[in-house]
Amino acid sequence: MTTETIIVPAISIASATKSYGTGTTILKDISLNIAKKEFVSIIGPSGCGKSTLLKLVAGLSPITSGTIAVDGMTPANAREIVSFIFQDATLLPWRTVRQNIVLGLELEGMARDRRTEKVNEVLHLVGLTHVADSYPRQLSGGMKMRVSIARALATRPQVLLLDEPFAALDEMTRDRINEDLLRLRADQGWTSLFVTHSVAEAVFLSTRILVLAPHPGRVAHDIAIDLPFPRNEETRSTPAYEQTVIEISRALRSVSASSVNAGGAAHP
Ligand SMILES: Nc1ncnc2c1ncn2[C@@H]1O[C@H](COP(=O)(O)OP(=O)(O)OP(=O)(O)O)[C@@H](O)[C@H]1O
Repeated sequence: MTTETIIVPAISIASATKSYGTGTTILKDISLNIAKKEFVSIIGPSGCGKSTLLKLVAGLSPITSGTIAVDGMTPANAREIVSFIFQDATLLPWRTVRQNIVLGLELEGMARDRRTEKVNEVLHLVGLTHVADSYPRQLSGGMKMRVSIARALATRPQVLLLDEPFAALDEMTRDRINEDLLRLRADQGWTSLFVTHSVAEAVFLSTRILVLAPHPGRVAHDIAIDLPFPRNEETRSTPAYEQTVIEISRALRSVSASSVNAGGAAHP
């Protein structure tokens, strides 16, 4: 008798196609497996379907054909193990930082003592203990985004979906939050699917980058990022990092150029 280990990918996408209503095909025949703990960034020209792919995985929009499995479940059944972080921190202005973070745990029905413990833990993780009782209007953009991250992590997700979460932040804040995100990932080990327009950010964070080509959206390049972990501020000035940014930029330019030739909109 042989012993066989079956490894279920964190996210498995097979021949996924998506159209909104009776409109044109946005994503066509996307197939890929994402292993547990991978950090996968999705880049591509504006409108190529990056956010749409994330919404399909989150179960926020139905797939037109093909299948998507999240830890072996349909996206709708996997909601409990998935957290989503959007560009807009989407905090409730009338609730304090602590009350915003606790929201998901309240909905889960977690006991009050346990909730307090969890919230204190994530506040500490993102360095916001000192503003726990402040309101969102009293925080900087970077702090609001940290609250949003804390809220997403409080439920201990296995899969983290991030849709251009740091696009509105200044470069230094963005770099710092990226470093924090990698530290949190090393500690908690979730699987991430991350949409960004920044090649530098994608290279810094990812174990793998998918470059989508547009009209219809499809995976044109699937590139492993072999830079060693831990990555930190110094990583950004290493020749290996700089070279990888050049390679990924070239891959992105190749799909943007073909979209212009095909009459599509290229991202600047
Ligand atoms: N709810 C919707 N109904 C109809 N069409 C939609 C809907 N959401 C997105 N689309 C269309 O699907 C296409 C892909 O949009 P999507 O937001 O996924 O692209 P994207 O690559 O994330 O773009 P960007 O980089 O500009 O954020 C676009 O043409 C968009 O207009």
